[in-house]
Amino acid sequence: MTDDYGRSVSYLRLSVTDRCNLRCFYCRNKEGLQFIPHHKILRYEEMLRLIAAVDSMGVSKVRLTGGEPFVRRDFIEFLEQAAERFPQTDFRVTTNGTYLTTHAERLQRMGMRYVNVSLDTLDPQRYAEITGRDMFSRVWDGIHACLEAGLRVKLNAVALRSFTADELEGFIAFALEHPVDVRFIEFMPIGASTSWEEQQYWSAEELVAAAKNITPLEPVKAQDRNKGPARMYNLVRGRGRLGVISPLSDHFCAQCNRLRVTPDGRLRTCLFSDKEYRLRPHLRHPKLGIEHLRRVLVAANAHKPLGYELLQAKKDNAVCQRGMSAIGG
Ligand SMILES: Nc1nc2c(ncn2[C@@H]2O[C@H](COP(=O)(O)OP(=O)(O)OP(=O)(O)O)[C@@H](O)[C@H]2O)c(=O)[nH]1
Ligand SMILES: C[S@@+](CC[C@H](N)C(=O)[O-])C[C@H]1O[C@@H](n2cnc3c(N)ncnc32)[C@H](O)[C@@H]1O
Ligand code: SF4
Ligand code: SF4
Repeated sequence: MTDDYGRSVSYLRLSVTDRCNLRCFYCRNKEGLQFIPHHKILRYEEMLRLIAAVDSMGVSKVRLTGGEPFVRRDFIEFLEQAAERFPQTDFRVTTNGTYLTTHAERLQRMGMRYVNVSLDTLDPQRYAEITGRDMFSRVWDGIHACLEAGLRVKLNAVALRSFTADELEGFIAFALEHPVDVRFIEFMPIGASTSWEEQQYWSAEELVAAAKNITPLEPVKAQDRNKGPARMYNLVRGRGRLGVISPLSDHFCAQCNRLRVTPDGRLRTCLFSDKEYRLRPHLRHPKLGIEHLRRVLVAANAHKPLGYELLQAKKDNAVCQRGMSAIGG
């Protein structure tokens, strides 16, 4: 699957739910919570059909995300089924970490190697302020459960000017001691009533400069990035790594290798674009086969935009209307 700019797809981000047990202020739309009704959410068997369709189209990595994927009933069983049915596929999960103490070992047993956990602060009180829930220790225990089970952990923290600077030292200390990747993501203006504001945005460049004042960093060569958006640095004296994801200040659209499917079965060829392609009718239709679905995917992907152009042209505070928790990040 190659688009008009010559970019090919090797990675699918599939969001299994828009529901979540946290209320991170940078993610949820400010105006109330309106969830997608159940009958519009893709069923697990429809997701398996989708994975089967992309399996022979060059997609080797599938990330399950949300909302919070583990709040959807039977999610772990679905993952096990998917891993068994598509043994060549590299399945990953992006989670807020609140269910990992229960599931870490099962994830490891099914062959998953990496788990991405979102955590913006190491301070329990600040955690509660950001997420609206007093669940820091559950996440912390979950991260340790993953490490003990032998899973590789990547921590994702949204870089926020008002407090990320105070957090850097703690995160660096954690990455010095443990074999984890800590990645800071630039705050993106996503969702109709986003809380994005210029004053809260802290660029990757400023963040790396601040981190270099704490510990020496050695850039990881670009070819080791495995086509991912994160720019990584080895911690010279530590076990883990530090990284930045900079969709605003230093975009990676020219190398974009991914497609997204929302919980209601809409294909988004770019995180920033509200142009969506309805896959659910094709997945649900009893007579339309997998070849038909593949043709729909190929045709849609051909017109995949360059997200940074949309960002530059944005007229409102947000680049797109759909909220992050209903896209999957
Ligand atoms: N703008 C933009 N942001 C992205 C893209 N891919 C990931 N991100 C953001 O990066 C953050 C971390 O994403 P993850 O879910 O951990 O996935 P990933 O960065 O692909 O992770 P790896 O596959 O482990 O490298 C999320 O907030 C995403 O929204 C992308 O293609 N474009
Ligand atoms: C939408 S969440 C879904 C998965 C899961 N609930 C979690 O938090 O990891 C995926 C990622 O998007 C990030 N994210 C959400 N809103 C964001 C924003 N406005 N800017 C940058 N990253 C954001 C989160 O920090 C998280 O790492
Ligand atoms: S970032 Fe993840 S955990 Fe936080 S509200 Fe969004 S979906 Fe939920
Ligand atoms: S903004 Fe769009 S095109 Fe650019 S990297 Fe992200 S998803 Fe890909």
